[in-house]
Amino acid sequence: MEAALKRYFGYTGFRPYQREIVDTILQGRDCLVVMATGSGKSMCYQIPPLVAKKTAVVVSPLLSLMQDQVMSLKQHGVRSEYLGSTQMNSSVSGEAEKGMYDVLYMTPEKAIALPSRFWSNLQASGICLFAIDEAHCISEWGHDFRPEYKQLHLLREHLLGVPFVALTATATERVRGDIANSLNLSNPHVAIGSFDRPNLFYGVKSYNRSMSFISELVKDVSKNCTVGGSTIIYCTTIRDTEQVHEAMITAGIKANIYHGKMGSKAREESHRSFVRDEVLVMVATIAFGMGIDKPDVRCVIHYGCPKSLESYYQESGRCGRDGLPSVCWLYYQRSDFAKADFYCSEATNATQRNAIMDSFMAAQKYCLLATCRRKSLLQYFGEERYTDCGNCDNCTGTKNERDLSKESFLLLSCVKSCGGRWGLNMPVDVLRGSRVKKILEKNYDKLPMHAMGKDYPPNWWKALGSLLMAHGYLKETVSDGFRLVSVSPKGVKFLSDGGTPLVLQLTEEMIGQEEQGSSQNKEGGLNPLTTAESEKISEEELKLYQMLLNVRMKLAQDIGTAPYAICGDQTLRHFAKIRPSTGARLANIDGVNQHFISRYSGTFVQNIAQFSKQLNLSLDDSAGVEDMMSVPKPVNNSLPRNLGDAKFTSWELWQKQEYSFKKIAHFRRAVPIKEQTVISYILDAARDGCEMNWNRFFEETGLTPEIASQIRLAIAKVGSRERLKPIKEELPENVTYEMIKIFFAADDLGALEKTFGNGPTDGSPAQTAESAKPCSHGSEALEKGDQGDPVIISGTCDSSPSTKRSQTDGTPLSADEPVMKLQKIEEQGTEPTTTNVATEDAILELAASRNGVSLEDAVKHFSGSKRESVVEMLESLRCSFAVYMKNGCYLVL
Ligand SMILES: Nc1ncnc2c1ncn2[C@@H]1O[C@H](COP(=O)(O)OP(=O)(O)OP(=O)(O)O)[C@@H](O)[C@H]1O
Repeated sequence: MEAALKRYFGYTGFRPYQREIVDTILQGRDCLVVMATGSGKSMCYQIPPLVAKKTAVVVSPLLSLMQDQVMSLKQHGVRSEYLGSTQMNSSVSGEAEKGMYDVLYMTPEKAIALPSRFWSNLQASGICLFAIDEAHCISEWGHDFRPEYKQLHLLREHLLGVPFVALTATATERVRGDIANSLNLSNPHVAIGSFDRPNLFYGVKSYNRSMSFISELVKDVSKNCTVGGSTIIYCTTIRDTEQVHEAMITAGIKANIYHGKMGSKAREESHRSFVRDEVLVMVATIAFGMGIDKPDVRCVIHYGCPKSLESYYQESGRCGRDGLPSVCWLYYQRSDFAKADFYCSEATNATQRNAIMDSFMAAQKYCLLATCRRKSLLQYFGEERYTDCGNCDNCTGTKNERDLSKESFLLLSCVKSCGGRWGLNMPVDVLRGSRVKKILEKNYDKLPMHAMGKDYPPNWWKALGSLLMAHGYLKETVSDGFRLVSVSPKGVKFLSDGGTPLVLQLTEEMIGQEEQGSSQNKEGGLNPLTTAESEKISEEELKLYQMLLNVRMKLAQDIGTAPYAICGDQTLRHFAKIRPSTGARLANIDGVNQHFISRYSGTFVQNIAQFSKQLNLSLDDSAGVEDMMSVPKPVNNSLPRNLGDAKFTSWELWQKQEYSFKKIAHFRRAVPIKEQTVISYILDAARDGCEMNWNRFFEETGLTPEIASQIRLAIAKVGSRERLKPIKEELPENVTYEMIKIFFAADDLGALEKTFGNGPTDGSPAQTAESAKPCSHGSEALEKGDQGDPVIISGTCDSSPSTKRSQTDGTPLSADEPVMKLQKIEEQGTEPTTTNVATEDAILELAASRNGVSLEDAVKHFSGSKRESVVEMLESLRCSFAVYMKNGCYLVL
């Protein structure tokens, strides 16, 4: 599987869930995959056909989406086509039947209309899966219901034994149920990933509708364009779309427009040229939504508050699908909030009306939020996050706290005096001293607080109202589609306490209002996190990157494809940073696949050499790789207490993303850190109060209740925890120093008792050495015991906790287990010495038998050959894509 991933897509590791899903599909089991946009769902159905050598049929709702995917797959050397009304090549269907394609896309209409003969022929040729992409279209509760999707289950009778795989980026439990029922999924493997998109920066600004604001927007967007990033600007009306588009064009920015009133040809052309980077800006209504498969959109701007948080998540999710740092800005103005009635007009009954209103109110709340935006977004989708993200405007902005007790007292008492029968407008008008008819009729002009709030503009008061709502002093309810604001019990208590200080963080809108103007002129513009900054790429390297973007663009134009289909932005950035001098070195960069090497490596190597010379940059610079592979750094991170970035990230990857220690050790690192270090980082996070799945932690570290019990007894025997060595000596061989250290940490945190209870860890008789399970990770993690005793060093590339075991018991390894070496054994000279002579075949054999081999091991093994010739052969094997390099080891493709 890994070999297919590298060969066709150039990647050296699966993302979370991908591997298990591919595995499950290959076993023939149905799957339901709910994973965030850009998390790599497509790979789940693209890899099985390449492994099983059978066709994958993929149902997709949009022709443009299918065309983009086919174009991209072809550039990776994957045989792919689509069937749908715009397919002009009449031979595709016949070829598909004969199993000539790895991945065959089709619309749901086409899938249903195809004759049973087509399916039986394809079955005979070999079909490994039937995937339903954007599966939420099946459900009437989903936001893109497509009736044809509901008939797809009919195909089950033609496709006996073929696993059905439903994939979607958004699905509530109800929608998930609909999908499983409608497709008759049988005992499906359900994979639900996190909704978090860590590479996205979220920001919100209020604005005043004016030409001066639009020209600010134009300026910001043009900055983004100069660094080669694509931008989508979503407008809520066609009129806004036209106005913003016109402003872009007038400013000389190449921008396209896309909305529902355009003809289908014009829309297709607009989409096509955006995908191919002929224009970098798309100004669109939400009609330009599902089906945008462009991975390198760097900025998504919402010009106006979206109609729901669900649609905001979907639309902003089009940003940064390639995992590079990207930004999502939402611009709103107060008058947007009055559009609720417009959205509600679609409703046919009161329940629907309230549901629409609820969704819209959630979007409004998101606009007005003064706390971590990611946290609130994830919470909305039912995912709890315990720490602030450090990568949204509220986390990175300077804190602007003030005692607002006086103003809050005024507003709360006004809301109370107005009887809680209004929205926020009425009490704010009263505070501002309005004498409109309704106020006079209700005698609100007689209230003591009437006209007492003239110091602040109305929107400031409304913003304060939202803030008080967010902090629970006011509550908002919907009744018959009307929003009513009233004082909550917490607010009542505040009023009765009278005069207690209330320090709150002012929202960006309040500050803007106080400054008597809109806040869009603030420093930072759209892009507080430019890719260059976050990746520590030098100015020269950035220039080189831009030159390489042009090379890619030219190649794409020559062959009529989209630049991203040739290779991703991330890969080009690696080229600019590492500047490989040979095809072999280029081949090793993440994202470079075999097809790329055979077609384009010469062009890139040549251009890199030439441009680097012009820019005075040296070639083959591996020193900077570490820098650029580090996790996108949020500015001004507000991490829990004293936890540093690396520790926090390790914890988050482990706890939230469920990465293994090994994967975290390699995560975005050219030189991996030790798994032992990862474990210690995670334990530090636990000490710092971060939530922990201790069951999983103990399972992965191999610390069973029995082993914990043995350690406890050993400590009791020794009588102190001061020194590790005497404790270790009391224990069976397979209980490692690392386990003892983990035991200490977990015990101090009370996790052992919580997880294992008072059972075996609590003084029950020690288990025999045989009954204690071997530690899974300790053998590699600890190179030296605490007391300086040499322990075990892994000599192979596969350091996966699950595949390792201590060798000290002398049990022979089975043939398919990775070979392990003991330092002690090496010292005693038991490692067989050979006088083998290297040949390419022999190297391949060695690498295959050991699940990968390092240069040093290869040189040692082929002691009959000179080091240079082993190096040369390895490089040549790499260049011809027979091997690839991962974590310092050569692996056979
Ligand atoms: N294992 C991987 N390693 C590195 N990059 C990957 C991996 N898997 C997928 N990607 C990249 O991530 C990006 C998004 O992947 P993909 O298009 O499959 O996402 P998706 O979940 O289907 O998104 P959407 O919901 O928008 O369709 C692509 O550029 C893809 O090449």
